[in-house]
Amino acid sequence: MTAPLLNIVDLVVEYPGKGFRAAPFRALKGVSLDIRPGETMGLVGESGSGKTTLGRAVLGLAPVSGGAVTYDGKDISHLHHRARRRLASEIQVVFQDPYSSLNPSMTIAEILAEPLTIAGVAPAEAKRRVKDLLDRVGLPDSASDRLAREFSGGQRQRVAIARALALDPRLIVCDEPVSALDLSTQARVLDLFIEIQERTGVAYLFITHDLAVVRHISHQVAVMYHGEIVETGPADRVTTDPVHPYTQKLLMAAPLPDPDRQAARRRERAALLGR
Ligand SMILES: Nc1ncnc2c1ncn2[C@@H]1O[C@H](COP(=O)(O)OP(=O)(O)OP(=O)(O)O)[C@@H](O)[C@H]1O
Repeated sequence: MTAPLLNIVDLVVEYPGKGFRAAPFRALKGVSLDIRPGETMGLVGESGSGKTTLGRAVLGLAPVSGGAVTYDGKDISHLHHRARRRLASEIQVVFQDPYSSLNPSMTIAEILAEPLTIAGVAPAEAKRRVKDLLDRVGLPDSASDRLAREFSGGQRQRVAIARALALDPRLIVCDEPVSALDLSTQARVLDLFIEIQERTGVAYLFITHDLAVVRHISHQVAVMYHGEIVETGPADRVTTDPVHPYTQKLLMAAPLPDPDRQAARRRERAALLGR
């Protein structure tokens, strides 16, 4: 079996308690997870279960107080600023809100060139790569000179994906990247994620509260509940035949488009409630 690209073992994250002498709040309580190269790990769970905290820990943005995050065989849980910056070409992020994650008054070319310039890419080469990046996410060349604020949510998310791809990362943390988009735009952006993965072999840690999304995009799924992972496994199995009662509850609450399945679900739910 291929060695994991990302290996998380017994990870503990604690946020400082609020108020004088308040106990710290343990948001991750010993989380373990592997992501292999080219694989999508869907991370689901209700609001507040710790999904974003786990993504932030991978990016070095959460206060890790126990366990380890290992990337490509190296422990990255306590890197200094410079080493973390070097890692930016390997691990990237796409956030939920394409409105606040892009500077509205920068042109698309400036937004996409920024990570390349910081990485020391010469201006002419950066220009060529910006053109290529736009092409990879299905935006026209003419987008280059326009401002981010002139674009729709779906188009902005394409720009955010292009920016994440600029340095050819091997892992992208995607934190609810389609939640702010309408349904048809969601489907197109999800397909773009899949197509990019097929072409580049990038791996995703794909955070979402939406089981339909996770089913569409993931190879593996991990289910979080109160700072712990309660179930992991292949996406097909976890989303059709879950073992843990919490995953079963999540699935029952998720709307499925197929009317037969919805009717079956209503019967199951009624049986569970003893009606
Ligand atoms: N900076 C912080 N300081 C203190 N507590 C925090 C901080 N960030 C998150 N938390 C708490 O940690 C817990 C996990 O939050 P997190 O954002 O990781 O959950 P989530 O599953 O991503 O939720 P959502 O789906 O709503 O984004 C929550 O109880 C939250 O209030």
